[in-house]
Amino acid sequence: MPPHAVCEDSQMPPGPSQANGSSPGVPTWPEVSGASVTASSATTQADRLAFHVNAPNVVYSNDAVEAKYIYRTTDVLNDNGRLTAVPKETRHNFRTSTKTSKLGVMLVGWGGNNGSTITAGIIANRRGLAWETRQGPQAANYYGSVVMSSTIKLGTDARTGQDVNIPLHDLLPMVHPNHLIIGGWDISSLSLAAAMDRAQVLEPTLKSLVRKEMAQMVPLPSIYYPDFIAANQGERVDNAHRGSHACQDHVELIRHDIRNFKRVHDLDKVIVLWTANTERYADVIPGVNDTAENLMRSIEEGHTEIAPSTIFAVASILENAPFINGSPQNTFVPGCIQLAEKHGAFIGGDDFKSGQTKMKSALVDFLISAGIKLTSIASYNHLGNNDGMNLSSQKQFRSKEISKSNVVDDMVAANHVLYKEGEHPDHCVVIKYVPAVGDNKRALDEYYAEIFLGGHQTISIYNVCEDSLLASPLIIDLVLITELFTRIQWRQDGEREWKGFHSVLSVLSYMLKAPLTPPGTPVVNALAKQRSALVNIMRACVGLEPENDMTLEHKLF
Ligand SMILES: NC(=O)c1ccc[n+]([C@@H]2O[C@H](COP(=O)([O-])OP(=O)(O)OC[C@H]3O[C@@H](n4cnc5c(N)ncnc54)[C@H](O)[C@@H]3O)[C@@H](O)[C@H]2O)c1
Ligand SMILES: O=P([O-])([O-])O[C@@H]1[C@@H](O)[C@H](O)[C@@H](O)[C@H](O)[C@@H]1O
Repeated sequence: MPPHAVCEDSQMPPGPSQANGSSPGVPTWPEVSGASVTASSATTQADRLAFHVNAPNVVYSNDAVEAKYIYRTTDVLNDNGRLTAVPKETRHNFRTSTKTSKLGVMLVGWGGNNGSTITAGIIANRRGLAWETRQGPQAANYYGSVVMSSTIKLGTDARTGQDVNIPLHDLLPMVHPNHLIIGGWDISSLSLAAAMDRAQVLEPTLKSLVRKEMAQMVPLPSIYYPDFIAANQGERVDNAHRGSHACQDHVELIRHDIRNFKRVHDLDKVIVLWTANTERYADVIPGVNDTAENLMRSIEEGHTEIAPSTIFAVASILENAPFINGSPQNTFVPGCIQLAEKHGAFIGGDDFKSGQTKMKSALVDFLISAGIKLTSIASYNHLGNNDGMNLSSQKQFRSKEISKSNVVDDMVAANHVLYKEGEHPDHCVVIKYVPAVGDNKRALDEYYAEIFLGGHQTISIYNVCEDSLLASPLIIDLVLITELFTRIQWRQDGEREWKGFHSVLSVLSYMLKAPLTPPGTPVVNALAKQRSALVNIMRACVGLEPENDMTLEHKLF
């Protein structure tokens, strides 16, 4: 495909300003006592730690915790089918800064259902709001966030032997979502208050309590390439930079926005997260987007096959702002991944895992690991929000179909007792746009399996998912975990240089349908394994062994 002319719009916007003097998309968050004070400036090391590890392999300094960790794995030698298992030890050192960042989050698609919902949710929590509902008063909470509302087993009480469980958020110092500064972009110019109304997700009583603050928040103009999202989205576009092809100016505009947001709010870090519409897949074309160099040249030349999400990812990488993709499209073409690796910038994705697929990744793991041969999965859903309208277009649906379909692959491939090489269950994914149900997506699933002696088991699920109320807490988890991993360094015994985790943060997989992993590494979709990996890596950072649930202390006595 020939490159096209450089985009027409070469004007860097003047310093955007609004009547109240604030910059659009840069909210003037009212100072809430303590809310804008970061943990690092107001607390000591001891305040920042929920517990202390008393062990020779763990050392605390005034702003970090260092742990020596023996990573125990098992090598398997295969000699013509004769397997030999060889225990292996790798001695790692982890160093985690305990000073959390003053963190900004810039959402692409801020004016959408998820963006407006998470913004209202953080305001409601930060102000400790409660609002009237038909069932009575409802207080703000962070339910559905694995970081804020789940617990992990720290150990067992030395005296009683009972489990001691703590909030996952306390395993290592993490940013509190109440302290997040949120901004972002949208191709629709609606304020967050109007966007909240358009979304039709939140109770009117809650909306009335946050409306004033939300009305001050206006998304920055964004980048709109019509070919990448459904044509039915065109009617909401009134807030886009000119130019309908990728071009260097668009990258520079986004980079400017990120720097400006960071400066205006005096932030330590900014994380950019895509919660805009699902785009069609971009063709991966040798010479265009297959390497970092080719991608950057294609952007300079205004190539039409570079998606807006990839423009945002490139701009974020160049600003060393982690970029997370909450949608299913292949934002991270090979050249984009290579660019992130080259700059040591973090990326993560793809596609929030919120309802039907989250259930699937747990249920399929249970069935197959129980030795039950799943032979078909029929996943149907209908929804009536704007996401559903965008997905009613075949090219955008195809992106979602891919991310919703691959979630069983690792579990099937791991069981060659049930499945021969290349054998897998029938799996169909259907999504229909039904405006009447709005954001309250209906997910209907049938799981059909072979059991003992030719029997069958049929599991039918009817799952009403309030889509945005399920997905929005995942934005918090993705952002808080990413910020934590920007503070973790590692090195093996004997090495001098401290390094960060690989640019592709596969540790985010628990929140994502189609986990992006470092090139050449396996994808794990089993939900329990994903959570276990995250928790045990965090345990290793404070020198604790993985939680293995053996509880031998209750079996050998
Ligand atoms: N349960 C869920 O809600 C869920 C789960 C998994 C994935 N997702 C994905 O998250 C994304 C957002 O979902 P939603 O329900 O908030 O959708 P939405 O349609 O309500 O919001 C998307 C927003 O993005 C904006 N937008 C589109 N293109 C843009 C661009 N180039 N730059 C800036 N803004 C742009 C739109 O104007 C809209 O305001 C979708 O891709 C969806 O597939 C949602
Ligand atoms: O996460 P999940 O519930 O399996 O998948 C959802 C789909 O069922 C839904 O149709 C789509 O609109 C959401 O974006 C989300 O992807």
